[in-house]
Amino acid sequence: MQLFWHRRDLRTADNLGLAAAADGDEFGDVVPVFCFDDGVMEHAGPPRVAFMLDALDGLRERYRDLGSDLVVRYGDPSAVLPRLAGEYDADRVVWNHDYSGLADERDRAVRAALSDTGITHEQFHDAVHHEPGAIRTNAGDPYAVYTYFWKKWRDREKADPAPEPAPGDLAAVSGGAIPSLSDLGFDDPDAAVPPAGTAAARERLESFCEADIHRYEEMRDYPAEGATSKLSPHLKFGTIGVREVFERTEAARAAADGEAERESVVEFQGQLAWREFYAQVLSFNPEVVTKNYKDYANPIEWRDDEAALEAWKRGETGYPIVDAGMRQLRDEAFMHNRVRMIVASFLTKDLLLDWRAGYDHFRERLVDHDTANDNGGWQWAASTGTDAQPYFRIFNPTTQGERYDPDAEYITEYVPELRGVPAEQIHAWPDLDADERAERAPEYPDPIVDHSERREHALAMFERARGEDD
Ligand SMILES: Cc1cc2nc3c(=O)[nH]c(=O)nc-3n(C[C@H](O)[C@H](O)[C@H](O)COP(=O)(O)OP(=O)(O)OC[C@H]3O[C@@H](n4cnc5c(N)ncnc54)[C@H](O)[C@@H]3O)c2cc1C
Repeated sequence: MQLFWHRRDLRTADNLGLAAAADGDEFGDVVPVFCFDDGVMEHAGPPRVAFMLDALDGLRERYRDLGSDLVVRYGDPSAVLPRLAGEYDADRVVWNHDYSGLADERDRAVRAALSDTGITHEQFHDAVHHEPGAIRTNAGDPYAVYTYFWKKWRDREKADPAPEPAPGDLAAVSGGAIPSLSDLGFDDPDAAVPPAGTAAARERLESFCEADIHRYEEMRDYPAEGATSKLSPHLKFGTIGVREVFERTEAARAAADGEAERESVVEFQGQLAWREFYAQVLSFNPEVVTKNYKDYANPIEWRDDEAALEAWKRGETGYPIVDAGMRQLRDEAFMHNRVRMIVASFLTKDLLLDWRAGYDHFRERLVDHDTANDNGGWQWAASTGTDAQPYFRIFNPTTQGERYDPDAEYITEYVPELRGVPAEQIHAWPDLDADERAERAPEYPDPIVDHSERREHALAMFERARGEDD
């Protein structure tokens, strides 16, 4: 017998580690396992846990269809897995790599515990096409600039999806119950969490490739268009495999009508490469979870302003596009990418607050929170990351709103107080005089800061950090 330990690969199809275990006849049938690890659950927020439990439910159903089951356990995997291996008389434990520092530490402990009891173990690179370190500069270093990484990523051959195990490769076990949110000590999320599981992921992928992938490049920055895939929570929890996603996008590329549509598919594939770029940044620099990637000569003098942070979290800054994004996060545990960039810039460059406060809030609220991508996104916006926005490029929330939500459709979807106010007035909200604001939308807040003034403060703050203030 052998154990297959699921982590962020909650599927049976296109799962490299699982397929390899199923193929390893000399070790016998595979027992599928999931372990609720306190060390990981401590960092989780309710929307993510709700999505994960739904995904586990789908995974267990699939195993039951295949004549097996998902064995569920609780506790430290370095104690649980050797014990389970003993219970099932398993000689080998197989799992797929994860790339954060925390995951690395945990895996090291599990490997040591298994080796101590004489149990073989094997790990596979499943969550990405090209594992961290596979794509390097000509000098042999990991990339810190996306564009060059992307060129090599794009030109590398991609593997085909791995086959689902046959029923005969899986052990006929009976698994435990999947706990509820409250069993795990979490409240129900405030937000509506999307359906998880491989069937839901495939439906998302299919409808995106049918309806939106060919207009993705043109429309991806417009939040009201809904032209992105919304695959992020599925990619985070691995309810669909990256090879299956890529293969479907290649079919969409082959079916494209003209060069612009083909390019649009490639633009989407470029986002999949961003995900792998950030996975390698985190893998080689695990300290970025709490530290700036980029060194400044002096510490950045972030402000301490609890009231501003709370107004940002509630979506009550008086900057309509920022507030719409923060309320989308509250209501849907998701936020459109362009708007994530805008709210992150606002927190760091207008409110002058530390990116780590924003990251913590996103980690708690996002259904797709992924350490590598979330950290990469925040450090990009804060001008502290790899390939980051230069410190002097500061988003103007008013012009961002005008450009990417010209009719204020996205804004009024999430900020009902502004419905009925003409789009130009919505975008000009921070510049209207107070009487006009009170007349047009008495319930909606006044701007909590003056963007032009804060822009100057931000520039001075970064110049001091760079040691250029005299
Ligand atoms: C401040 C900030 C925080 C972010 N936090 C997260 C996070 O916690 N989890 C997360 O998955 N993404 C995060 N992103 C990246 C991006 O916003 C989301 O991946 C995207 O909005 C998810 O929507 P989608 O699936 O419709 O994306 P699509 O546009 O359809 O992209 C397809 C997939 O590519 C990947 N991707 C897209 N953009 C990026 C990017 N910039 N960086 C890395 N991968 C990307 C995602 O896996 C995504 O599902 C963050 C970005 C910023 C600016």
